[in-house]
Amino acid sequence: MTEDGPPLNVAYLGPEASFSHQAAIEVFTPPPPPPPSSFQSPSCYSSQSTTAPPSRPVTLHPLPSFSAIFAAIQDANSNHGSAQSKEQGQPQISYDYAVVPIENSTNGSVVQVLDLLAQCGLDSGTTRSDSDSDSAAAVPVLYPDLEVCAEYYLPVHHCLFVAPSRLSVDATNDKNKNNDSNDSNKSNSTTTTNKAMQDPKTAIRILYTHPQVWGQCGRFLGTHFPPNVVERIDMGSTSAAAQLVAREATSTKVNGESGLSAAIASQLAGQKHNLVCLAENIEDEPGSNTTRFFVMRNRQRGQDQQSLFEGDSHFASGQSSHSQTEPLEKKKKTRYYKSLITFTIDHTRPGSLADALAVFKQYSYNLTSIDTRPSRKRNWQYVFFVECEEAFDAVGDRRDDDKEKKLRSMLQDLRKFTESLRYLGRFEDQLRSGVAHVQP
Ligand SMILES: O=C(O)C(=O)C[C@]1(C(=O)O)C=C[C@@H](O)C=C1
Repeated sequence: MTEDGPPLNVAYLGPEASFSHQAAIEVFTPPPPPPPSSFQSPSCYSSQSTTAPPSRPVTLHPLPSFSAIFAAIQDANSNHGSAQSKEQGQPQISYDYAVVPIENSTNGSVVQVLDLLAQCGLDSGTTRSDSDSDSAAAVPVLYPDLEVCAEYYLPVHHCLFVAPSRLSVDATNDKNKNNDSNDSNKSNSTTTTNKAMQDPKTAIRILYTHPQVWGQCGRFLGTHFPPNVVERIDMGSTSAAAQLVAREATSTKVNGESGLSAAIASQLAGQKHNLVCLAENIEDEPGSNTTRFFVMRNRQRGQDQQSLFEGDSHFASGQSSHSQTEPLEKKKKTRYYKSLITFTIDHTRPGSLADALAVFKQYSYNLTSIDTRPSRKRNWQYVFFVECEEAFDAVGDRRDDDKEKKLRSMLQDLRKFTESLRYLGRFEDQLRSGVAHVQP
């Protein structure tokens, strides 16, 4: 604890050095002061804690899965930590925020996170106590208190890594094989060994990474690692893949055969596990591959969190803390906001989706994205995720309570055309406000 209050606890998909970790660091860590003369950049991975924004220190916590993260934030309001951590006798952490990936510019939605978002929030117009009487079409509410409070754009670059010791082990194995083999095999094996030593990529037989990444690196993988030769194994995160490859360094065989296993992960994950980088920037769109993250929190949680319409001091309303924008300049800038809403509709009634979307138009809310996932309640029924921009008021500072009234009345009208409706949060539009790394 400091005199500024207890540390903020922030959850992300671990282990350390995942892209989610990088996003969490950038959202919750203030930019370093400008270098006086000889500047040394601080190591992100020296400890779990990061330097805090002036008001509160921040502790970042790696969790094993997206569902563990959602459960941890939902549990935050109990003030006693998660039921699971209690059972396992682990320290009981009360989480303030979580940082989760939602979509990638190349590969699209992170569907596991969308499916969890479909289980967040209360039906608009219902109270917590009657949330059990959820509409037949709605996805069950597992995380009623979760909301989205910020977004963040992180440029994502992937590297191909192997363990350094594996390189020498495989070279030695191949050499031994050559010595043992008869003359006709010998020339063949020698060619393979030479090739593997010249280009170790050719010796790779297993690739590990997070499932999102296969689609982000499709071209590189298609060229070098045909699926009939190289097995692709999904991992919980890219950093878990790097960790596994580093651990496998002690084994001499991959699936009983001599061959390398490799991970696709971030430069930082490779550094953390002392891996050898065989190729960098292997994503299909190296100049623009970007993942958008949501910052989530528990809307019931204490007085330390402010109302939806006041922004959030802990991360300056989601402003990229690494933006080089001058603070004074930033103050003068117009801030744009988006809302995230999920709903289901009566699929049997012609025009029901068009009617629902017309409400956004009527209130001048511009739709910026629409996504769908199976409702898991009835086959071929979908839950819609709609993000919309608040109408920009040219007069300038329209009061927050006016904006809130307008939003409430829009939601009321939308209810008439939907079977279930949940409001999942309001947050600053990083692209329109001009604070994201990547411009539209
Ligand atoms: O595996 C990681 O490093 C993550 O943080 C997850 C994740 C994702 O799910 O999209 C985050 C960013 C990249 O797009 C790849 C993977």
